[in-house]
Parts: sequence; C-alpha cells; structure tokens
Amino acid sequence: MQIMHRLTECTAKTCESLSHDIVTLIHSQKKVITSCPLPDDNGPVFQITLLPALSRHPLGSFESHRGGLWESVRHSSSSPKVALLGASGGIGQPLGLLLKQDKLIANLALYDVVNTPGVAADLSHIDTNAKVSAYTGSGELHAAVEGADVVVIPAGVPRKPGMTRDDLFNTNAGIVRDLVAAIAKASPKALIAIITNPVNSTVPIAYEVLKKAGVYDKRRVFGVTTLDVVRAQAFVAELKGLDASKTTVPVIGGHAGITIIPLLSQVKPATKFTDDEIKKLTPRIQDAGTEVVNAKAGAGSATLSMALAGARFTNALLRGLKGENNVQCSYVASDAVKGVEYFSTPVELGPNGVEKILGVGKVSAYEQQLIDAAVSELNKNVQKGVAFVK
Ligand SMILES: NC(=O)C1=CN([C@@H]2O[C@H](COP(=O)(O)OP(=O)(O)OC[C@H]3O[C@@H](n4cnc5c(N)ncnc54)[C@H](O)[C@@H]3O)[C@@H](O)[C@H]2O)C=CC1
Ligand SMILES: O=C([O-])CC(=O)C(=O)O
Repeated sequence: MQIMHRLTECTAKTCESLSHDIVTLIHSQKKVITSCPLPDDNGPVFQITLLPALSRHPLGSFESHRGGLWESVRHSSSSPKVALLGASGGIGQPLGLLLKQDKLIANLALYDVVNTPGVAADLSHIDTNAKVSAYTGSGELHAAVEGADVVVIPAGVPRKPGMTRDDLFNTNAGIVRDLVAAIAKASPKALIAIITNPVNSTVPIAYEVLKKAGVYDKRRVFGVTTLDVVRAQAFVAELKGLDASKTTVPVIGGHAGITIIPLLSQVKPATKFTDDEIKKLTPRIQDAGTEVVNAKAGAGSATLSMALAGARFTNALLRGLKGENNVQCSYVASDAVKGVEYFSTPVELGPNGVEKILGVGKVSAYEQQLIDAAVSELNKNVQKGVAFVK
C-alpha cells in the first residue's frame, strides 16, 4: 500500500522531522520501498510505500484519499495526546478535570499507581471530546505515555507544615527519574511538564535521565512555575484594584523560597509600587506555597490553584505545538543568568517546545539583588539533582 504523507498543518521544520520519523520507522521494519518529497500546493508532501502493518501507527491518523490508493497522515499534534502522571492525586484529579475540558486535547491518558480507573470513569462521563483512558502501575506506564505530545507530572508526595520543598527530594527524585526513564523510551519527543517538587531539582533530574537515554533535547523539559505567576497576578491585582485577568507579572528564578523572584517592575499594566509594598509583596509571593501548606495543616499543599496553573501551562504547550507561539515563564535549561544552568524566565513556546529564551529583561536594583541571592541556592538544588542521576 502506498500513502501520500501530507502535512498541511505543520511547519516545514516539523514536517521534515516527521517525515524522517516515518522513514526511520519504516526502515527499522525493513519495509521502506520509496520515500520522495513531491511539490504540492498545500505544503511538502512525501510519497512513501507503506505496508498495512504500519497503517495504524500512532504517528498519526490515516485517512482514505484518492480511492484508497493514497492516504494522508496528519501530524500527531492534530489529535494531541496528553498523559497525566499522578492523575489520582490532590493535583491530578482537578487537573484531569480541567484538561478534559481543553478543546486542544483529543486523548487524555491518566496514569497513577492507584485509583486511576475510578478517576477515569468519572471524567469520561463529561460531555467534552477528549477521550479518557486509565493506566495503573508501572506495568502500564509505557502504554500511558506512548505517543504522547505532552506529559504532565504531578506524581509524588506533597509537603506538610514545617517541611521545605527540598525535604521531598528523597521520595520524589526517584519517582520523577523512573517516570522520565519510561517517557525516554515510549515518547522521547514529548514535551515534559514537571510539577513534582522540588522542581529546582526534579527538572535537572529529568534532563539527566534523558541525556543518559540519548534522547536529550533541552527544549522539551519544563518546570511548571505557573502557580507563582498566578499568585503574583492575584496578589498584585488585589492590592492595586486591577482586573486580575488582565494583569501580568513575570516571576523568574526557581520554585522554592528565595529562588522565586516576582518582577514587580515589569507588571502590566504598568503599576507603581512603594518600597514598602515591594518588600511586603515579594516575600508573600515567595512564601505563598507555605501559606497554603500551613492553612491545610497536614492535609497537603496547593492543589486547586496548582491544577489551574497546570492546565494553563499545558494549554500553552499545546498551542505552541500547533504553531501558535506564546510566552510563558518556566524553569528550563537556560543561559539567561550567568553562573547557573537552569532558570525560569519568560520563554517563547512553539512547535519544538522552547523556541526562545527571552531572558530576565530590565530589572530593578532590588530585583537584581534577589537574582544574585537565588543563583547559589539554585546551583545547590541543581547539583543535587544531577548527582542523584549520576
Ligand atoms: N510546581 C508547583 O508549583 C507545585 C508542585 N506541587 C507538588 O506536586 C506534587 C503532587 O502534589 P499532590 O497532588 O498534592 O500530592 P498527592 O499526594 O495528593 O498526589 C500525588 C499522586 O502521585 C501518585 N504517585 C506516587 N508515586 C507515583 C508514581 N511512581 N507514579 C505515578 N503516580 C505516583 C500518588 O498515588 C498520588 O495519587 C508534590 O510533589 C507537590 O509538592 C504542589 C503544588 C504546586
Ligand atoms: O508549597 C508547596 O509545597 C507546593 C508548591 O510548590 C506551591 O504551592 O507552590
């Protein structure tokens, strides 16, 4: 059977790489007969001879075309799959609820070590289009993440009062390592969004695991710091009587204590703060996670606001994959700040994940002091993660 591989929804770049995937795939099965680019008004087209065994490969859905002789295959991001690992948890459940409502998601795979069938049955009764599936335990992890465009990870234990995020390292580092090792095998090109704390260390862990597996791409791993942005926007809007939905506040650095750096000098709409306001608001944003941990008094940490933040960030990644480039703050491998290899700044998201690191921009003297103070703390967190994998 021959197929016409038409990529009307992809940029030339993703088109090339997808074509390469298909050719590699066919080669690996020793079934390629011909693969040649053809000119076409609708974008690059590749003619490939394909055997029936491959016609259901998850690279895309195949549609009959020209009397069955030719078929077209769409890039997987035209029917995106999101895998949610830790789906039964305090964050996982409301995040699953929000993702089920995201029109950009065609398939929502829920994975956890417990209770996933119940969560999936519940969500599957919601009348939105995303198809929900459940996977439980490490034996089903490969299937959960296979073919995923985006994998979101809130798996792991949360803080109790008196703990730092770093106190979670001993339990959560191994969880993230093992999950990412499975992603490296089953969906090496997926964008990976890590919520699990300590984010400052779990992101370097993920990079090191991907490096070891030979599928490292620094554009594809993200520490989710969106909750810091959400909080900063809520607190600034409340203080200044602004419309929260139209207030933007970049938050840079990392995701723990003094590494969380709100850039109040860059608030939009442009807003003036007194020194006193800055000195109160900055630690409030830095300690907002602890505020929730203490208020929950042993019952966990932020889940509902985190679910919203996670859904917002996932949607931004999916829009980027579709070619709708957009800007979000995220903790990624970065050269934005000298002396540290991972840093959150605004980044441009696009078809490859991180398209561009936009840097810290113009900061005040106070903010520069916060950046300087964060660097050594971040380095410790990064080194701890790297050493764990090595
Ligand atoms: N990045 C951020 O801004 C935030 C991060 N967090 C972090 O998110 C993580 C999860 O928090 P919660 O959902 O409140 O905790 P939770 O304990 O309610 O849920 C965690 C879920 O992970 C599952 N899990 C444990 N090991 C697993 C494994 N190996 N594979 C798959 N699933 C596994 C558990 O069964 C549970 O369902 C914590 O590490 C927390 O610190 C929390 C809030 C904000
Ligand atoms: O504080 C915690 O442990 C959870 C978290 O990261 C946050 O709410 O920002």
